[in-house]
Amino acid sequence: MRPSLLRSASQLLRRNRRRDYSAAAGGQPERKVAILGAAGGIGQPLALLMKLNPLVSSLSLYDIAGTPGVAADVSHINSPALVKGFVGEEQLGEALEGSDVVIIPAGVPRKPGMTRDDLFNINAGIVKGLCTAISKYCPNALVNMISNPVNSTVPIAAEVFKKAGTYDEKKLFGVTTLDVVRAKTFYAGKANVPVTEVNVPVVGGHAGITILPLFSQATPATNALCHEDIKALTKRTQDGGTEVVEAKAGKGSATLSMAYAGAVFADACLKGLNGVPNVVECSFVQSTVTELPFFASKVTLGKNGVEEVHGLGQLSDFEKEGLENLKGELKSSIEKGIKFAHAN
Ligand SMILES: NC(=O)C1=CN([C@@H]2O[C@H](COP(=O)(O)OP(=O)(O)OC[C@H]3O[C@@H](n4cnc5c(N)ncnc54)[C@H](O)[C@@H]3O)[C@@H](O)[C@H]2O)C=CC1
Ligand SMILES: O=C([O-])CC(=O)C(=O)O
Repeated sequence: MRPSLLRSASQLLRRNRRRDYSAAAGGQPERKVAILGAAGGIGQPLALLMKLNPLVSSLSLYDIAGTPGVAADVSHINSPALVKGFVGEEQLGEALEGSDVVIIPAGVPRKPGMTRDDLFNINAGIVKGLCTAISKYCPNALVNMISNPVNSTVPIAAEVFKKAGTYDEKKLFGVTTLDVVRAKTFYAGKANVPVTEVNVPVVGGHAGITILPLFSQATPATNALCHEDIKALTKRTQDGGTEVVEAKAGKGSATLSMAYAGAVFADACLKGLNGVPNVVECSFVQSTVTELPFFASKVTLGKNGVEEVHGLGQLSDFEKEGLENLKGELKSSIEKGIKFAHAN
């Protein structure tokens, strides 16, 4: 081949490669996502799902052990996100630096007979340490808190960030998406409507009776369900986590459905950051919807995180009663988190 032809062929090849790359990235801004606890039951499938997300350009997988293997494995998938594994506290800073979204599924899961609050003693300290690092290395990131008890770990994170002077209430989220995922699935099954079309807001918190699904606002609406059906659906949604803990019989709690839910919520955060309009998900955030300082309700996600915290809308009498009943427990879980952060 003539040298000039060779030159133009290689130029064309380079141009095409560039075009392929920007097409693969969808012309979106570069986004770095970090997963803390990435080698765990939730962390691994969540890493897989985030690697498949075209909005992610860099995926940082951090854990106290096991991440080199997970990262090597996930990195072979031919999607655009560049994957790196980080292990041990000395690599935490590098794992976090430049992150747009940090997802935290680090900590111990429940065994049968335990409540989420029984995890507090171990997980509170883990979350506090990780949030201290976030405030240092990526203070502007959106934080998606999965570690339980969410009703306390989110207030702990807020206090850590306040102490560091980096708190922005628009950027801290308790991930309650799994409650919504369950409510949708159970409602669709009972009302016999297509599950992919179902929407159900779930408000309150993320433990037992603090989980309040609003089936009166479920769409598509149905008159096929009686009050007893709604009561049973509510209870099943509230006990969804325990249902999985018992079925796993000592081998942990929900991991696959949680990874799915975590990926849905992180994707919504990324879309909001990228300026996609009308991105709405339920989340446990700083709130004035009730007298409690944190509360889960529908939230619009935007370029700076929370754009709007939505009110509760019209509630049925059953839901109004559920709302009053949950406030005591939610209040004390929030206070427990705040107290821990101040004392430690
Ligand atoms: N928000 C929600 O809806 C849900 C929350 N969860 C919670 O998520 C958490 C994780 O659950 P699984 O993944 O099943 O547990 P797991 O035990 O399988 O994984 C947890 C991972 O965290 C890591 N880890 C521990 N300390 C760490 C630290 N200081 N820094 C980084 N990583 C650390 C462990 O090495 C482990 O790989 C639990 O607290 C569980 O209760 C679980 C399901 C749903
Ligand atoms: O139930 C648990 O311990 C884990 C969890 O939060 C859930 O599955 O909703």
